[in-house]
Amino acid sequence: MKPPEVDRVAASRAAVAARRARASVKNAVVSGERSASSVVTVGLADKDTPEAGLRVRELLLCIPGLGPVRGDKALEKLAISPSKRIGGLGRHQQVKLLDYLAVRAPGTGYALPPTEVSTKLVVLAGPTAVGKGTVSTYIRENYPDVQLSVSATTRAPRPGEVDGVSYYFVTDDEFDRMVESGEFLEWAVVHNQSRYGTPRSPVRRALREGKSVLLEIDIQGARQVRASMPEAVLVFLLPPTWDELVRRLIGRGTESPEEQARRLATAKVELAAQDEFDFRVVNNKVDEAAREVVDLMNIS
Ligand SMILES: Nc1ncnc2c1ncn2[C@@H]1O[C@H](COP(=O)(O)OP(=O)(O)OP(=O)(O)O)[C@@H](O)[C@H]1O
Ligand SMILES: Nc1nc2c(ncn2[C@@H]2O[C@H](COP(=O)(O)O)[C@@H](O)[C@H]2O)c(=O)[nH]1
Repeated sequence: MKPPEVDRVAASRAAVAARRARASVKNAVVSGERSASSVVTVGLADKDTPEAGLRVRELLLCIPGLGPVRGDKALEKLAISPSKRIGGLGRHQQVKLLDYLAVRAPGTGYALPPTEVSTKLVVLAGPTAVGKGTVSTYIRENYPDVQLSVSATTRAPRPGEVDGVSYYFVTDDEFDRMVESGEFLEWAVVHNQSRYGTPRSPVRRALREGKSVLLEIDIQGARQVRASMPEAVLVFLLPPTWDELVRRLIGRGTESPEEQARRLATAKVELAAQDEFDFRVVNNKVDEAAREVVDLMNIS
């Protein structure tokens, strides 16, 4: 009999293959003048193009595999009226629609390669001190094909953290401005303390270029990404044991005892949410955990 670890990895791979197959069917490229590609390439924001007069519903129905029922559901989810025309979309509606098209409409200016949609965007979440940052850094250093998203945060830098690499360290006012102008793909108050957010445009740009993108964010953020980009793969990083998690948090030595207690309280809530995720990876050894995460992407 195979050891359970091997079975788990095999099951993960089978599930990814199934997701990929579903995505590639959904995104099969069609030809013809009403294909999604003929409609969207000009850019949704440009009100002077002929496409501006097209209804969003008509645009969605051009996407292969998206019939009227699913198209209307998508519109409901995007909070866009079926009668709305592309040229009449507000900024937030445009942004949401572009995110949607980025994963659903291959061959457009916003598209991903048709067969690699489902595993291009991977979200890595998990409780405090489980090693998300360590595993992500290992991936950045050893798998250059994976683009790591750099978050913005209102928390102060820790010793050794570099602005623009670890995070973009911003003031509360700057964070407010970014929220207001819709610059975040997702954002959240984490550990009831500071705000953290994923800048939207680098993620979208990388996906458009066909790159794999890794977001290392908290569970609230993971839920938001799932809601707006359902093709994203959500991975939950687990500690070998609770005691080891506590050891790692204390051993890191970057938080006060009060902050450690706050983070451990959040960790209990977060661990209870692990079933919402597509995959669970135990961080015993950093290189092995990193490999397991990268294996979920379509790269070597
Ligand atoms: N596989 C591992 N084995 C032993 N120690 C580890 C392992 N992975 C990470 N660590 C250590 O655990 C501590 C916490 O790791 P890290 O800062 O990466 O966690 P994190 O999940 O990003 O935490 P947070 O959510 O609080 O930012 C660090 O001191 C790190 O060196
Ligand atoms: N929702 C988001 N959560 C994020 C983002 N960037 C990081 N995080 C999470 O915050 C906590 C705390 O991080 P720390 O660096 O202060 O220890 C951790 O769980 C990160 O994953 C983000 O952009 N959005």
